[in-house]
Amino acid sequence: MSDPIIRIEGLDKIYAGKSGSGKEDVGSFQALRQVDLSIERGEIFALLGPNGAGKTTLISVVCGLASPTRGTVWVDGFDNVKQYRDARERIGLVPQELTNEAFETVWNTVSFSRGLFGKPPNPKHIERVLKSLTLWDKRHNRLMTLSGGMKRRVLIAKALSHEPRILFLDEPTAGVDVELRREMWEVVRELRDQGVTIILTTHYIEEAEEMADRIGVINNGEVILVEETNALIEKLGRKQLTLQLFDPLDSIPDSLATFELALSDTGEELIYSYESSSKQRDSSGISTLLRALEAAGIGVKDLHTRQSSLEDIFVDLVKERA
Ligand SMILES: Nc1ncnc2c1ncn2[C@@H]1O[C@H](COP(=O)(O)OP(=O)(O)OP(=O)(O)O)[C@@H](O)[C@H]1O
Repeated sequence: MSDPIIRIEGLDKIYAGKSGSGKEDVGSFQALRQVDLSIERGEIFALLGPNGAGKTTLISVVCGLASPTRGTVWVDGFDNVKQYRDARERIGLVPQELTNEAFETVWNTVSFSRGLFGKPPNPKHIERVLKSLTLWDKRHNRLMTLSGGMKRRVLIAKALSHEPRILFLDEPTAGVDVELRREMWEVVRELRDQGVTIILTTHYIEEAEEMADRIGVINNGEVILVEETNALIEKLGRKQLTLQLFDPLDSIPDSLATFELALSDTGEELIYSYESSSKQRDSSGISTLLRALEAAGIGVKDLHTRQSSLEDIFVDLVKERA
């Protein structure tokens, strides 16, 4: 963790308050606030945040599509404003929207993208990219004849056409079905295995949890947390023990007041929340609780535990900051 491929320091982005016509002042809007972030070589980094959090803005600034108001971004050592071309050439961007040229063939559209970066043609590279994305058999097809999944893969192929070291995927699986989502995850993992650093944005927590080595949470333009995925789940995760009772309770007896308990609406279930971090994996809390229940004459029919997911963690974090 010492040689980041992307370094972002003190980044602010304020959109000027002009209406579409540019005449009317509609008030400026700060979309990024003092963002400091480093992306390590070869990792998959997920930027997780609700709608409007600033994910696309952050990507746009790093990719040089939007200018920073303050702060600096280095891409593989190059300042992305002062050394724009060197920085940009290292980046591939898969945008959120499917904007493909319907009548163009797969081969032409991907080759053309490479040309946009001023790179000389390299049919071998294009062949490699298309094969790795299982698009080779479709290379002579017009884009309009492809399935949704294939069209998404064409976007990735275009982004990889100029041999970037870093790939940004903006909401790669927004609105796609579960099967396609899994297929996209597989493609992304393979790219990482080939040495490409991946930064993806998502508001699907499952996606971040499944894919990312590290997760950054962004809310209201602020990066509020950056953590290794496993550590995040471990550190902030809580477990819940649900106890199904023989006889429903009206309220939680005073003798159980020391435990963090909640009663279900029907009174048939007691829900006990406790820390699940490794330091506190001592489950004595549970046996003490069970003894206390017995002493209070409360019979337990069944029980099960549940690890709180990143979803709960995320909701809590965003709530805390609201
Ligand atoms: N060109 C613009 N001019 C003014 N405000 C903008 C502009 N682009 C984005 N914003 C505002 O900046 C904030 C962040 O938008 P952004 O698109 O970065 O969010 P996001 O996290 O990518 O959201 P989503 O998950 O919905 O794509 C939003 O409040 C948005 O309205």
